[in-house]
Amino acid sequence: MEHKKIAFIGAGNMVSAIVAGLVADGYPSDLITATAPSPTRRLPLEQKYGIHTTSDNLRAVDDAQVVVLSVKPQMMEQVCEPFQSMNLSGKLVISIAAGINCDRLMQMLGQTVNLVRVMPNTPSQLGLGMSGLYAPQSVNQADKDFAAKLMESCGKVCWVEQESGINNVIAAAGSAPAYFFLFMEAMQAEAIAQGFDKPTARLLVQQAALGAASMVVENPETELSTLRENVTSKGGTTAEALRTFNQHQLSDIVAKAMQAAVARAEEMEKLF
Ligand SMILES: NC(=O)C1=CN([C@@H]2O[C@H](COP(=O)(O)OP(=O)(O)OC[C@H]3O[C@@H](n4cnc5c(N)ncnc54)[C@H](OP(=O)(O)O)[C@@H]3O)[C@@H](O)[C@H]2O)C=CC1
Ligand SMILES: O=C(O)[C@@H]1CCC=N1
Repeated sequence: MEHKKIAFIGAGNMVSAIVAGLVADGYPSDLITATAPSPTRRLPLEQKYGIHTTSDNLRAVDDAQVVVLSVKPQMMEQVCEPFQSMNLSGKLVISIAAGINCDRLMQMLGQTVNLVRVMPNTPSQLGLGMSGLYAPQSVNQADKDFAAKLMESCGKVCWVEQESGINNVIAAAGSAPAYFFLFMEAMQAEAIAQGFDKPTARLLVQQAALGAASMVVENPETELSTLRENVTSKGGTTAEALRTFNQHQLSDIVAKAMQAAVARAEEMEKLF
């Protein structure tokens, strides 16, 4: 992979995760700059990963070959406004923002740019990320390849044919770590209620979750339903737990939550 100079505009949770994954995968930290107004966000990135940081967005963008727009959607317009006076035509622009589509981003930038949308998630920090990518027809293959290789440095990637697919990636992967954290929080709380101390409750839950996810990854030819059935001894404890989940329509709850994520992304596209 050709290593290019990258400027992350915004140095928050998602950028910290991506930078951690990139540097761990050997991306030269000297080629990475992240910007943020406050030193409290910037300094840990310098200290932990050896990257450059600055509060000067214009300078960072000017110096970079690749610009990753990484601020919150509600900040994007005001952050992009100063870039309208720059010529971004020779750069690759990546946006990781939810709820802001390519047309709107180019309007905010005041120019047509080589733009790839990337929808990552925070396990990128460990090289276990899942990113969905979308690029308009006009983007050349070299830029698409670089964007994919960049995100493959911190996890797996998939392309979506239609830009609307990015919203479905958000529902299935971008926001998904929080779904699993919520489920594990509930399990941990009940394990504590059943008598375990918090560290033991957390160990039980996290190891069971890690084990289950790893079994899914290690058995790609096996249906998820089969993996579930292999745990469910006839008339046993698991069957009773699953019966309770189904009695309370767990699958419907999951579907409604994922649909709500898509609906919010679509709503944001009208807001920002
Ligand atoms: N968190 C996640 O799991 C995911 C997030 N995303 C997307 O990533 C983007 C960032 O989200 P997230 O990391 O969670 O948000 P955070 O709030 O953690 O980070 C936002 C960053 O933007 C910085 N910022 C604010 N104003 C400016 C400015 N004028 N110039 C430069 N930087 C600025 C903030 O700095 P300061 O704190 O100093 O104000 C902060 O470092 C969003 O668009 C989100 O949709 C996409 C997928 C997953
Ligand atoms: O919650 C959000 O809007 C961002 C995008 C996907 C995950 N976090």
